[in-house]
Amino acid sequence: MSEKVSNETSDHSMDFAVPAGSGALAESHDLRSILVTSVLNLEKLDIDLYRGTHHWVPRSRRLFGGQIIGQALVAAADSVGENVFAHSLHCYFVRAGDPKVPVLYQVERIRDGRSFSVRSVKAIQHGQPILICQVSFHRDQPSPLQHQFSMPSVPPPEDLLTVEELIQGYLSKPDLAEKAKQGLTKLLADEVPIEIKPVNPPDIQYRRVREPKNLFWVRARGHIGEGDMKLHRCVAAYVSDYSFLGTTLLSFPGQRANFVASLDHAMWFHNIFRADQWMLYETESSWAGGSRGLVQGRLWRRDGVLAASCAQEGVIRVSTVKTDSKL
Ligand SMILES: CCCCCC/C=C\CCCCCCCC(=O)SCCNC(=O)CCNC(=O)[C@H](O)C(C)(C)COP(=O)(O)OP(=O)(O)OC[C@H]1O[C@@H](n2cnc3c(N)ncnc32)[C@H](O)[C@@H]1OP(=O)(O)O
Repeated sequence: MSEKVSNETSDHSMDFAVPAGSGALAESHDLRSILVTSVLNLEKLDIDLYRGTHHWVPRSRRLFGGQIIGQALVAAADSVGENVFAHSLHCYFVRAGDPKVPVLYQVERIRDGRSFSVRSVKAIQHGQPILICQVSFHRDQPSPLQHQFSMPSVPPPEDLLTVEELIQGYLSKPDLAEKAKQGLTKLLADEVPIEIKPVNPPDIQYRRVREPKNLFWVRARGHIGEGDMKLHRCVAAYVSDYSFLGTTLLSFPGQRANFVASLDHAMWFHNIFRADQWMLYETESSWAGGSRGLVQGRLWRRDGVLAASCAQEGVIRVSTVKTDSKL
């Protein structure tokens, strides 16, 4: 891959930054992103058969959807040529992933054409599918037909606080309720291999109703580099499922979700990008109802190029809580 992504003001001192509370990540001082050294580094068992292990598991104790999609994409991408890139994927999460056992990825080569190749991937645990995923790959083809929306104008990531810094700020508030303190402390201890800088940090104390729209800078922790540009799409697949469905809940600060799970996930990749450099994730929920919510997202390179679009529907079951609660 000869095309290079414009270099951002590279602050890879951030690679050394100790993520607050994240034990293993902090201790390793590893410059390379754990996403590429571990999570997306699948073991090849046979032709078109792979095994993936887990890194961070959400508090729900079901496997993180982004991890399963990212791994499925790694498996699918291994069966196409070097200069053939995924342009879209469509997945259904059909069963909860079990964090106690690895996941097998079985790739089926559906079709290889001159321009497009299609793969179907089944992620399997205990002999049953947990995810079914179709991925389409496209050989790069120039076109005079081009357009895209404009990236929203937001402060640069250097001017914003990380989620960890925001949480430290919330925790220093003397009137924070004990339950909130416990929840935030747990969140701080999570070893999520993603760095996030929200543009409009949530007001956790007064929980104002917001439009179901969110903007945050996001990137993989650690360095990935330009050796394998296909890998950045797999990392983006991982990243895109984190803090996505939550957009639906922004308009309902009085509701606490007691069951949230992504049902499906779709992505379209438009341009080359590096997922270890800051990207703006613009998310919005166009609809919620019937215990489900729909979200759409756009991942922008910081130079304003639209890198990818995403969509997801999830199941959201809520129980009403008082709006003046301090979490
Ligand atoms: C700005 C930056 C801020 C950063 C801060 C962010 C902080 C945290 C971010 C965390 C991010 C986490 C990301 C989470 C997203 C995910 O990864 S979700 C994981 C991926 N998706 C899945 O695992 C879903 C897999 N699919 C399924 O599990 C099933 O398909 C399904 C459960 C969706 C299907 O459900 P169903 O057909 O109903 O199956 P059942 O087996 O029958 O039921 C399952 C349980 O649901 C209960 N249930 C069913 N129907 C109802 C109902 N109508 N009402 C209430 N409850 C119902 C059912 O009883 C089962 O419950 P139990 O398991 O028995 O308890």
